[in-house]
This record gives sequence, C-alpha cells and structure tokens, in this order.
Amino acid sequence: MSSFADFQNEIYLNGLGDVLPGLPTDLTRLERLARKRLSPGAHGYVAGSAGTGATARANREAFDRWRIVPRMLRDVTVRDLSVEVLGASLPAPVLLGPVGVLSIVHPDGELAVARAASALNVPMVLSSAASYTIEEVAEAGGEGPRWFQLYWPKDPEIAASFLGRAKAAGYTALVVTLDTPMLGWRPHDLDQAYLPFLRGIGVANYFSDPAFLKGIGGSVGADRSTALLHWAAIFGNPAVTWDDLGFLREHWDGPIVLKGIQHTDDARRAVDAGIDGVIVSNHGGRQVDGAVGALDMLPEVVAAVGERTTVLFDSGIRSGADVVKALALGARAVLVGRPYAYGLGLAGEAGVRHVLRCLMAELDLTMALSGITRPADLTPEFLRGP
Ligand SMILES: Cc1cc2nc3c(=O)[nH]c(=O)nc-3n(C[C@H](O)[C@H](O)[C@H](O)COP(=O)(O)O)c2cc1C
Ligand SMILES: CCCCCCC(=O)C(=O)O
Repeated sequence: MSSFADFQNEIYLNGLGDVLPGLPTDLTRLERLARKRLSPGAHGYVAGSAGTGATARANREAFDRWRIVPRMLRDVTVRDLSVEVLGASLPAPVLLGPVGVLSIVHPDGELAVARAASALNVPMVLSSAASYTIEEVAEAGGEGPRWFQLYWPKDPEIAASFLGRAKAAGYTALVVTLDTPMLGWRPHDLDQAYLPFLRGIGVANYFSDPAFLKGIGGSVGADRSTALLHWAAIFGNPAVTWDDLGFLREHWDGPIVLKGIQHTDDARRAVDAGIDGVIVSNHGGRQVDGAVGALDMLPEVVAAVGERTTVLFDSGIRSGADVVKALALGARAVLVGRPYAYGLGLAGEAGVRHVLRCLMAELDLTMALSGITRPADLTPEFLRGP
C-alpha cells in the first residue's frame, strides 16, 4: 500500500482533527477559507487572473468537460504512484510549481514551502521572483529535490548569474517561463493598487545578485527606489526568440523545461531545439484573457511531441481527479499552483504539507477506484470527453 493510502487510513481511523491542522480536505473549500483569512490584497493577488477572468474559468471548464470512466475487478490492492521525470524518481506525479512573492501570504514564504516539499520528497520549483534567495531556500529544503524557474531578464549577465547560483545550490532542473515577458493586465491588482514588487517583495534574488548590483553601482542602498526601478527595467525580456535558446544550454548543463507552451508548433520547436520538456500551461489564466483552457491543449501537444519529450501540465489542478485527467491525457506529471499558496497562507509549512497530502491521497484513491494501480496505466481510455 502506498504512503498516501496510509494517510487516508490515518484520516478514517483517527479523525481529521488528529492528523490535520484543521483545514478543509477539499482544495476548493480551502480556497474559500483563504479568501476569508488572508488579507484582501494578498488573497486578491494570488486568486486574481487576467482581464475578465475568462481564461481562469476556461481552465476549470476544460476539466469539467472530461469525465473519468472507472473500471472494475482489476485488483488494485497494491498501488505505486511513483514516476520518473527527467531522470528523477518522484513519489507521485506532482510537483510544486513556481509561485513567486509567497511572503505576501506567510512570512516564511518559500522557506516553509521548501521544508514541506522536502518532507514529502516532492520537487519544489523555486521562482526567480521568490521572497527568499536561491541559497536560503536551498538551505531550508536540505536534501529535498529542487528545480529553479527562470524569468529571462534583459541583462544576460544576470540570467547567467542566476543559473550559476542555482546550479551551485543544488537545483537539478531548469524551468524557463515563456509566457511572462511582462505582467498581464490584472484589473483586480490595479484597482487595489496591490503589486508585491512595488512593496519590495519578490526581488530577493535580484537584490542579492552581483550582476544585478553592478547595474546600480554596487549596492541597493537605503532608498530602494533606484534598485526597484532597475529591477522593473530588467525583469522581463520581450525580445527573446527561439534563436536565443542556445544561451540556456551554454549556461545550464541539466534538464531544461519550457513553461507556458500552448501551441503544437511551439512544442515542436522546443523539442527540435533540444529542450528536455515542456509544461502545457497558461500561467493559471493570469496572462492572456480569453485564452483557451490549458487542459484543452494538452492532448494536441501530447500527440505532437509526447513521444519525443516529457510533457508536464499546470493551470487548474484542484483535486486528485484533476491529476488523473491530466495524466490520462498524456501529462507525465502536474504542477500545483494556487492551492499550495493558500495552504501556506492558512497554516505555513503544515498547510503546504496538508495540500500535498490531500492531493496525493485523493489521487491514490481515485486511481484505485478507477481500476488503476500505476500512473503509466492511465490512458485516454479512462476518460469520456468532448
Ligand atoms: C501568486 C502567483 C505567483 C506566480 N508566480 C509565478 C512565477 O514566479 N513563475 C512562474 O513561472 N509562474 C508563476 N505563477 C504561475 C504558476 O506557476 C502556475 O502556472 C499557475 O499557478 C497554475 O494555475 P493554478 O494556480 O490555477 O493551478 C504564479 C501563480 C500565482 C498564483
Ligand atoms: C513583474 C512580474 C513578476 C511576476 C512574478 C509572479 C508571477 O508570475 C505572477 O503570476 O504573479
């Protein structure tokens, strides 16, 4: 029996109060609790999305259109949720996706996330825009698996420096986010005048970086406004194109994954360029309003490049059943976004552990009750859809 099944037994035998920090086990209810407990600004920033919110809604609607068709009498006594992703063995097909500025929801921010991830041996993808540095988060995570996410800055020296720091601190894979050369139009944050960066949150990696500091005369100084303006000037690089991918390979010798892929042609170009994996994602609907639901694009991308590369998925995962659907449509593993930020905001490290354990226990049960014992056995056959 897997440890997630043990977790489930623990719940049924001991009662929720004994094993959980009093949080809902349904991640959509957890989200509603976070709305009540977090500050309106922080909650709004995490929950928010681009424009009218149409893409974020499309992400969920896409999951609702696919339904699981459970199979019977298949001996599901012994299950194994583990998967191989880019040469590493994961206990389950789940990673913590890159979520920046996490100290807006909890003072321990990414440090608490790293501890929770490490405790469960789940890879954490650390954002360039984290509230703590690459090195601080690595130390908090100890031996736990960690990946680094790059927002490709205008200054190549800073990009190279980030990659060198990440390598030295034990991050094993690189995720390069392509969908955010600039922040999307997010009316809620604009109306609330709540942008973490203007408060100096999310810039820890930049303000601690020798290449960044060189651009502002060597140090941040008491008045951080010069440094923040410089940060705003270099943060995103809307000029990068497919021709620039070689830069990444020159500075990173481990696996490279491109995040934000939504079109089959882009997926093919990535693979042709020697990239090791793609993440089908629309940034949780935070960038382009009126875009297609991320899950709607997954089958096409898998059909185009699934045999040649590792396809991962995020945007809209809220339950174990959602993980089953994404895997059945060809994702090797999924990344969780907002739910763990809510767990962190509600209960710190324990809250992140809670979210992971609930998701994995529900995944284990949903697989078992659908007649599946290993993620690799999940195929589109188990779904009915559009
Ligand atoms: C508050 C917040 C901050 C985020 N920061 C980053 C980031 O720094 N880098 C990145 O690649 N994606 C970032 N994302 C996007 C997530 O990695 C992921 O694509 C998205 O949250 C998935 O959608 P979901 O939250 O609806 O599951 C962020 C998302 C949120 C909600
Ligand atoms: C100025 C852009 C910083 C973005 C960091 C957080 C993020 O990706 C988000 O979606 O919010």
